[in-house]
Amino acid sequence: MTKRRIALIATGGTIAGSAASSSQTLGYQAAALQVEHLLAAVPGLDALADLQAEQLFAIDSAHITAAHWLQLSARLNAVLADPAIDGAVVLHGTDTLEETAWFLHLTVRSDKPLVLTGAMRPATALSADGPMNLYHAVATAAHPASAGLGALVVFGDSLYSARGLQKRDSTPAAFDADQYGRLGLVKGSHVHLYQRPVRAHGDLPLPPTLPPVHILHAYADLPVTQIEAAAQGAAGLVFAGLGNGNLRPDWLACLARLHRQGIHIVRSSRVPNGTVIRDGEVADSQHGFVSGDNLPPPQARILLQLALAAGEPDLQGCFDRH
Ligand SMILES: NC(=O)C[C@H](N)C(=O)O
Repeated sequence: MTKRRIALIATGGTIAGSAASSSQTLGYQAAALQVEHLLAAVPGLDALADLQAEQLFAIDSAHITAAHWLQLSARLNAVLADPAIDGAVVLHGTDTLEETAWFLHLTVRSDKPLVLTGAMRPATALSADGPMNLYHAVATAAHPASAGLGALVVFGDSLYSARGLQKRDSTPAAFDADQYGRLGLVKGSHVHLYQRPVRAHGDLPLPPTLPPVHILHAYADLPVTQIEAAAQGAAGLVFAGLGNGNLRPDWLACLARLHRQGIHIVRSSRVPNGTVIRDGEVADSQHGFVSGDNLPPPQARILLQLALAAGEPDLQGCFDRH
């Protein structure tokens, strides 16, 4: 088989981090190294694929904004439309990787493989995890089985869908999708896929900007004034309720009032595993709420932003589909 051509887009993060000493895994400078430097640390990459590398951003992923998502997605749509390119890899900081991956999952219109990865140890550290994660990401992007799955995340030998992914640990085993699990494993150049995502992806339009949507996390004794403050100036609010997205009666009354004022309410949960069932604990249809299903609140926020920007008439249908 001819070698595949993979576009590699670097955005910064710890994978491009640099520290004064090789034992330093904290207090390093993220996004310090350019993509050529990262590629030079991975012998054998050129045997996996022909790479077309570019440095799009050089930032710690704490600084990622909607403008970066829009630019990155537009770039990937253009690159993957090129018949000479067979797939793409994005190098990204881990702190907001699950949000960028989900944004790309929803907005990149291509069946070619798209894989994100990063690292927990800077490139200068002993046993840096970036080089192997990068090798695995390129192997996955070059593998025909990775096509048509939406955005994938490869991290610590595991292969995940962007949907439902969360950073769960501050060690190199940083990511987990909990009960929804891994799609597969990657070991060296061997990619083993065991499951395929069933929800829609790559079908939401890229708007010029995203509407403001905020998240509020419930806690015992949360005063309604905090809910009102979180909704100030927002087009939508994701409320990460208790348990199954449960709402204290005064929270429910406040959210229903905000909905009547034109603010879209997604009922989500602060519980990491489980699904917020529509019209289960709360009469969502009566109050005009949208159930966030099992999406982590930051991913529910992005879906609401894209759905609102697209003028989606059936928000619940959009959540049920994705
Ligand atoms: N491990 C990492 O990449 C963390 C870093 N602060 C980032 O998200 O850019």
